[in-house]
Amino acid sequence: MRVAVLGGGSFGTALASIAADNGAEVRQWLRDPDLAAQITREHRNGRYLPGFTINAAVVASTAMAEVLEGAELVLVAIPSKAFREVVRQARPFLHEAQILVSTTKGIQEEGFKLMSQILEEETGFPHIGVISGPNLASEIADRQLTATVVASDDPETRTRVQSALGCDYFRVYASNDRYGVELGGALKNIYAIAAGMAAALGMGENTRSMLMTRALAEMSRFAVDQGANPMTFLGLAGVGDLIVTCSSALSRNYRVGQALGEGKTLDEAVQALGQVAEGVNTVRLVRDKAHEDGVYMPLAEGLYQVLFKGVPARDMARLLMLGEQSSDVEFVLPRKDVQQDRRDGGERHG
Ligand SMILES: NC(=O)C1=CN([C@@H]2O[C@H](COP(=O)(O)OP(=O)(O)OC[C@H]3O[C@@H](n4cnc5c(N)ncnc54)[C@H](O)[C@@H]3O)[C@@H](O)[C@H]2O)C=CC1
Ligand SMILES: O=C(CO)COP(=O)(O)O
Repeated sequence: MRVAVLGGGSFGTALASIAADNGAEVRQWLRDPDLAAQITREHRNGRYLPGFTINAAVVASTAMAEVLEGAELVLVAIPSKAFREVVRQARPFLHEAQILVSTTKGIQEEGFKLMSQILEEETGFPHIGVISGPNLASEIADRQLTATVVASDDPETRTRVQSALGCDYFRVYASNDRYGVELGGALKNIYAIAAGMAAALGMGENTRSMLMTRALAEMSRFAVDQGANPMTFLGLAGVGDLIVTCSSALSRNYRVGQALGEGKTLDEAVQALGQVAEGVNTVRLVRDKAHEDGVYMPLAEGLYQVLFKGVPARDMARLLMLGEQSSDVEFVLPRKDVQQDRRDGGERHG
């Protein structure tokens, strides 16, 4: 199979290398000619994936037409801010038989659009999907055992991606909840920032567990309100990705949180990172959308106040702990006798 990867960052490079390990003929598009030459000739990406060897069969180029020529699968690994612009650049060289897959975990501000919706809008083509899951790029480049989810309404997209990328260190699960899988990947970035911040403030393991568990409840609540399948959030693209990004300083979002917890400003934290941390923008968009749609999201609201309104993180944590208890319901299940009554077709009560 011929695979094209758009994007020369850490994830694009890791995906290109997997596809090549799997026997595909891989071309990678990026803007920087020096980096393209380094990938093709030295089999490394010193800017975004330093220290890792990329499969020698990956050919990188700045020429979009060359990269897309004959590609059966196109993986788009471009940060959300530039995603539409790059898809527009690629559009003249795309055709409807191709499988087009977004790997980007972010949201477009205008219209609260996810990246696969942009692929759909810009091309109108039928084979569109997303990849999302606990997929730290450097661990994939190190060929650590990893799993992901390919999600699409289109069965051909799911099976072609599984065969292009599935190998002895990368397992690809299929889902038809494209919206839920894609939204899960974007939402968990918010909580990774909060987890990095909590760690830098010296908060303990109980705190991290509370944060992650309540984050899962909050992101599922929001996603279900937007039309996602709640079961998706119990899978790799939901709780799986939440666990890895809230636990690892390999996550850029987590590192932004750490820097904020250490007292840096948001600008300083983002500058120091030098790569994309989608969660910074996502927290603002999700917080506004939750307000608009009346979804209760205390953690996203709290993080928004810290990032954009100058509320100190420790004060916000206290405020969250002292919030009105009656709104904090974990599960209130119907009593057994009531459930039995319902099964028997009896009168509803309780
Ligand atoms: N790095 C990771 O571990 C993972 C990243 N992702 C997602 O992958 C997406 C892509 O990110 P990474 O590769 O990680 O980012 P990165 O920060 O490592 O690299 C971004 C790449 O996009 C390029 N780029 C930025 N603006 C561009 C433009 N206007 N035109 C062309 N190229 C442009 C940069 O030059 C760079 O090559 C992100 O949305 C992220 O959420 C998903 C899973 C894992
Ligand atoms: O999505 C990721 C891992 O699954 C990568 O997270 P960061 O973008 O925070 O590095």
